[in-house]
Amino acid sequence: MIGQMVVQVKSNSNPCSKAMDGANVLLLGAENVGKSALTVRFLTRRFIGEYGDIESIYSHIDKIDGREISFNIWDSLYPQNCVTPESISDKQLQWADGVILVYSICDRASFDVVRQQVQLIRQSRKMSASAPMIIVGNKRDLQHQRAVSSEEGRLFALSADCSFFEISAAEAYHGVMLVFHELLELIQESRALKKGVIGIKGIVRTVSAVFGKKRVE
Ligand SMILES: Nc1nc2c(ncn2[C@@H]2O[C@H](COP(=O)(O)OP(=O)(O)OP(=O)(O)O)[C@@H](O)[C@H]2O)c(=O)[nH]1
Repeated sequence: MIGQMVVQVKSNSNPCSKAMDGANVLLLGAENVGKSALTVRFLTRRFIGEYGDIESIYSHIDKIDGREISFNIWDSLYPQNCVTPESISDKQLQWADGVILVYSICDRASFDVVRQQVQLIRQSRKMSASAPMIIVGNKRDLQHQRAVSSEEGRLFALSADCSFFEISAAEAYHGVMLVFHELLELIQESRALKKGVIGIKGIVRTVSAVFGKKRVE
């Protein structure tokens, strides 16, 4: 269970505090889908192959459009072979400003886990029902082992009001970067909406969502 796992806090980040100008990002998904690979790719731009089994929270300052943004990234461990309400802790949901749910395109069971986790989060009162979520199909380089089509992933994301990406953490940094930057943008829009301020991009997104044409990558 998550409560019994070691949580490493790096760079003096406090897992219970919200970032001032940035975002707390929670990575979820089944085991072996590449959550750590995505995190390490974003932090270091590298793919190192093997990552171990330690649950960690990383702090990372990124420069986006000349502004410094602080990311706190919780790389979770998937605790069980089946999803139960306990598999995502209240603490994780209260902490997170946005969630990245990762499955492997070669592993149908991992796609099912993401579907169940999206449902659990949407039903949870610990996180806002409109909290930004991105669904990521990882291991796109393994086309010959594909078990979940892009279309299926995209359609599910659309139905769950989530953004969608298919990437390969092994092959490239760019796709991984786009995932984190998109989530940051969604988090900032969601904050602006709560304050009653919304930019042009936010208006386009809202209008698109209302007319069923929400942008899905
Ligand atoms: N081919 C390929 N392998 C990948 C990719 N991303 C991760 N892997 C491999 O998949 C395995 C699992 O990656 P991890 O990042 O440890 O997966 P995880 O989801 O953090 O796994 P847990 O720690 O068990 O929760 C490792 O052997 C990685 O090298 C990818 O995009 N393509």
